[in-house]
Amino acid sequence: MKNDMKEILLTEEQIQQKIKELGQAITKEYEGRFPLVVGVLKGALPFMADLIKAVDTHLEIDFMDVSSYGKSTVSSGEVKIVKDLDTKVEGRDVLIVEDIIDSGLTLSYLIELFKYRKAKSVKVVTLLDKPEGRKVDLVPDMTGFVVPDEFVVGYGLDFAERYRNLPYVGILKPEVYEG
Ligand SMILES: O=P(O)(O)OC[C@H]1O[C@H](OP(=O)(O)OP(=O)(O)O)[C@H](O)[C@@H]1O
Ligand code: HPA
Ligand SMILES: [Mg+2]
Repeated sequence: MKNDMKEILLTEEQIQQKIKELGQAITKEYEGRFPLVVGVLKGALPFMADLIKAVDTHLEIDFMDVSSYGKSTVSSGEVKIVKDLDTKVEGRDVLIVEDIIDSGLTLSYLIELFKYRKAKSVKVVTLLDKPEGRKVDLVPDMTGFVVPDEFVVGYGLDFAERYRNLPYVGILKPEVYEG
C-alpha cells in the first residue's frame, strides 16, 4: 500500500502522541460529566478506538453512520443517515469524534441534529482539519492536525473503501485515484 502514497503526512508515532494529548484535554473537560462520545462511522473508527483509551474518566460510546462521499473524492453535499444512535441525547454532553472535517457538511448536519434532539452541549474533536475544503462555517473544538487541501487516506480515511487500515495518514499518488 505504501507504493500508492505520494507522501506520508503523519506517522503512526505522531498520531499516537497527539491522541495522548487530546485524551488528556477531554479528561479535563468532561471529568464527572459522563459524556456521550459519538463516533462517526466508518472513518472515525481507528481514531475513536485509540482516543477513548486515552481518556481517564467515565464516558458512554455510541456510533452514527452517515455517508456523503461514496466512491468520489468530492462530497455529494447530501448527508445520508445509514445508522442512527441507539442512545437518547437529550440532556447529554455530546462529543462528536471525526476523522476529518473537510467541507463541514457532515458535521454541521450532525451538530444541528443533536441540538434539535436537545443535547445539553455538543462539541467536536477531529483528528484532521482541512480548512481550505470548507463549504460551511465550522470550527472544531479540538483538532489533532491541520492538513493541506489534498485527498488524504489512512487511519480510518478511505478512498473507495480502501486504505482505512493504514496506521499512518498519507496523500495518494494522483494516478491511483484518477485510475
Ligand atoms: O466535512 P465533510 O466534507 O462532510 O467530510 C468529512 C466526512 O467525510 C468522510 O466520511 P464519508 O462520508 O466518506 O464516510 P466514511 O467515514 O464511511 O468514509 C469523513 O469520515 C467525514 O465523516
Ligand atoms: O481527504 C479526505 N480523504 C478521505 N475521506 C475524506 N472525506 C472528506 N475528506 C476526505
Ligand atoms: Mg469516506
